[in-house]
Amino acid sequence: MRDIGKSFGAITALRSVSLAVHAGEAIGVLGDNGAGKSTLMKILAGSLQRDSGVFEVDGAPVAFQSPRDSRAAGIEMIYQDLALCDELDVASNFFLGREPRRFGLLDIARMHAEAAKGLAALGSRIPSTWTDIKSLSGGQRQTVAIGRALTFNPRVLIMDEPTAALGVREAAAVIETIRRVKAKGVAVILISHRLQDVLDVCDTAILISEGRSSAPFSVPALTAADISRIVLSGRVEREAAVQ
Ligand SMILES: Nc1ncnc2c1ncn2[C@@H]1O[C@H](COP(=O)(O)OP(=O)(O)OP(=O)(O)O)[C@@H](O)[C@H]1O
Repeated sequence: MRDIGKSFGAITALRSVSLAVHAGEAIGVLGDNGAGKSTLMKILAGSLQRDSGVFEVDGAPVAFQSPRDSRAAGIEMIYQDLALCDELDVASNFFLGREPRRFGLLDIARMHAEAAKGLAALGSRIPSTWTDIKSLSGGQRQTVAIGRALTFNPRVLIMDEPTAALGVREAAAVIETIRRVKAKGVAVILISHRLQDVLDVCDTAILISEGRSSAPFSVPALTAADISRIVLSGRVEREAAVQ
């Protein structure tokens, strides 16, 4: 995404934001409340249209008119509310509206087998795919949302504040899950207020401030103090913008 701009009437949410993400890497998107992070991600996920800027997948320009277009290009977004059905079990949530069928009937056995396989690949400790979502912890729900997103075989997975509502231990488990997603070759975009998340799992990060993005910075090359200084300063240097 290059020089993306977006206004809502008189409010300019994004002036010029650039972001590049590569297979198997995670990029952190940092910024204050109202900085424009969600707007940027909704544009990427096809639920909002940009006003200006260039958007490319594998070097080819694309324009997403809807979330369906974005999904077809291999981009999945997990929203903060996770969009899971509390009253349904884990396996049903994996396939909401796309349940496998056999002879016209729901293939329950296959649903559970595939959900169990998906969870195991994420190192999940959810004991059974028959468990209702409502009895899972926040971290376990997040794992189900990630597992469900992976059933679409995305190339890019956007996660909006995945650890916001979690305690330290659960947040660490979700970060471990994100590592596994990266190891599958999926590119991860992580919106997070928690600097620790970015330090733990991101390869690069950008700061969005007043509708502009910073140049991407390498996370392993910086200390936590360096990064918090960048975030606190809210200063966005444009000189070394994303290639
Ligand atoms: N649909 C909308 N209509 C009008 N203004 C909007 C709309 N969506 C976002 N905005 C405005 O655009 C700006 C950026 O909002 P956005 O939600 O993208 O920020 P954010 O960085 O995700 O914030 P937070 O961390 O609080 O979620 C804000 O000023 C917000 O009020």
